[in-house]
Amino acid sequence: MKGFDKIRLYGAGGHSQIIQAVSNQNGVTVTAVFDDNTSGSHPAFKNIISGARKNPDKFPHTGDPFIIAVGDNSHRVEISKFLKSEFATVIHKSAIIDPNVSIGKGTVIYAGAAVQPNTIIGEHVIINTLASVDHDNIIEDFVHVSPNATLCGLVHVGEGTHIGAGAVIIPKIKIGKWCTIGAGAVIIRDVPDYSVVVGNPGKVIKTKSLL
Ligand SMILES: CC(=O)SCCNC(=O)CCNC(=O)[C@H](O)C(C)(C)COP(=O)(O)OP(=O)(O)OC[C@H]1O[C@@H](n2cnc3c(N)ncnc32)[C@H](O)[C@@H]1OP(=O)(O)O
Repeated sequence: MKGFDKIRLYGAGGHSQIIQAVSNQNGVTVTAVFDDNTSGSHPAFKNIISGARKNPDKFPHTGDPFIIAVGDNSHRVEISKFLKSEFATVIHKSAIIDPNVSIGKGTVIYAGAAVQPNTIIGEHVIINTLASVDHDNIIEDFVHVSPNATLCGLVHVGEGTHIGAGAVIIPKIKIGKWCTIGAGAVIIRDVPDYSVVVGNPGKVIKTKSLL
């Protein structure tokens, strides 16, 4: 995996603040922070380049690689379509990543997370603080695995799905694309695309309209 010593962030909210902190701890310099507007920005950021997508022709696509530093999965998709830039990966130095793990560009992995052998993680994925992703998982692009979530072995998570904080997914489960798994849910059966699932055992409470 290619290492970077400088990155740029697209997004200046709470999630971006964590990426800046992880970068600092890893000795990586954040050289610029962009956002569409500053209304939802975190006080940690002093110099935000706003209105970034209003002038696409003038946007500095070339330069230090980007992380799309936005927690909302569909928002990351939109921004990835705009940016014609190289993407970095940011992995906290305390994360335990088996060497036999594949990690896509733009993905971030936070403090204390563990990822076990033969797992494949896609692009622009968030593996949040203390998440446990065990062996032979497939995590597709734009997924967010929230803090303390546990994915047992051979789990497959479809594109854009959000696994809530502390959720547990038992082995061999397939979760569809653009699902939301509620905080603390225990998933013991496969989950169809676009489902919102809560509880133990997890039950579908609604199906989202197609994106
Ligand atoms: C660092 C970070 O912050 S990372 C971000 C981590 N974020 C999370 O983990 C949030 C995950 N989101 C949730 O758990 C949400 O509650 C959701 C998405 C599952 C549901 O949200 P909404 O669609 O707004 O549903 P709503 O709040 O209306 O609840 C619908 C019903 O499900 C129940 N419910 C909602 N969430 C849960 C949950 N996690 N577990 C059990 N029941 C739940 C509600 O009590 C309600 O039940 P009722 O109809 O009997 O009153």
